[in-house]
Amino acid sequence: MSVTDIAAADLADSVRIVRQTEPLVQSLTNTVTINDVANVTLHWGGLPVMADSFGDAGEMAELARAVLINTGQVPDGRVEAMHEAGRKANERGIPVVLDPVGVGSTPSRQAVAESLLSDIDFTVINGNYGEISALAGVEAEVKGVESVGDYDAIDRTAHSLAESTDAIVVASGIDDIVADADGAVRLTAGHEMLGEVVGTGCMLGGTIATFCGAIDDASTAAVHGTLGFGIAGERAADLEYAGPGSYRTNFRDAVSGITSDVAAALDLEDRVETVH
Ligand SMILES: Nc1ncnc2c1ncn2[C@@H]1O[C@H](COP(=O)(O)OP(=O)(O)O)[C@@H](O)[C@H]1O
Ligand SMILES: Cc1ncsc1CCOP(=O)(O)O
Ligand SMILES: [Mg+2]
Repeated sequence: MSVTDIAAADLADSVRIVRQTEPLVQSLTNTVTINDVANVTLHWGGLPVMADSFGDAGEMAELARAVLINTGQVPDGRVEAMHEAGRKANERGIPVVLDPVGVGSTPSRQAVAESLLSDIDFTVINGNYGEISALAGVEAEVKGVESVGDYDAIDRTAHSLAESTDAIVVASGIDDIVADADGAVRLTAGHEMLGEVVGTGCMLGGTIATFCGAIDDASTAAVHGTLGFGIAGERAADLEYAGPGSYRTNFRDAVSGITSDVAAALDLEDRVETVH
């Protein structure tokens, strides 16, 4: 993995670049968490647009700085629009992020993801351990959109998917693995309440797409976006909350509260470990 260490000043630089660039981030995503994805994009400093109909999706991809494709729901028209936007993004050389939500659960969803992978060069693929394992072709259990089962070799699995797709792979769970063709790192950040709220994986995809839309080096964008997301999860838990509902609101506030100055003052010791 090209990024093996993170200084607070580096994370602060990334946060500042995202907030100054205000990248237009186009998401083709599910209707369950679409509002969360739009808001988290905005709270990091991006400009969200959820253009997901055929025609409009390709035209928007002419303007966007990054495109996010999330397979949480795969109605016919939206899947065609995903191909259209992804191809346009490739043509323009802008980053495309895939969140293979629910892959490993049904054959139809697996087929959608495989057809997207064969048509589009993805810059980053982010999914939970089960989805990443299913996409990599190793044993996986995904119940709906939930990763179940044990994934002891997730670092190697993420690395092999990174090698076969030439994408950066983010496998999310209690710890997050970020892998590229050279190897993998484990990021230790986050809070158990993130697992109690629907849509945190989708919001992680929105975060990574936003960082990719502003930061030239995709490995840096994926690592810093994923670490920043986990730290926002921790800071959300430092605020008062009564349960998952108010934690979700806190999380949004925590994301918007991570300014470049706040990031520069973080202690990032022991957050990153090379694992493969
Ligand atoms: N128990 C947990 N402890 C710390 N972070 C968590 C926990 N559960 C989820 N997260 C974080 O929430 C985000 C979404 O991960 P995950 O729950 O695996 O995705 P999904 O919602 O797609 O299943 C990631 O940043 C992950 O690190
Ligand atoms: C519940 C659900 N059903 C289809 S998409 C979706 C949201 C999944 O969100 P996440 O992957 O972030 O848990
Ligand atoms: Mg998910």
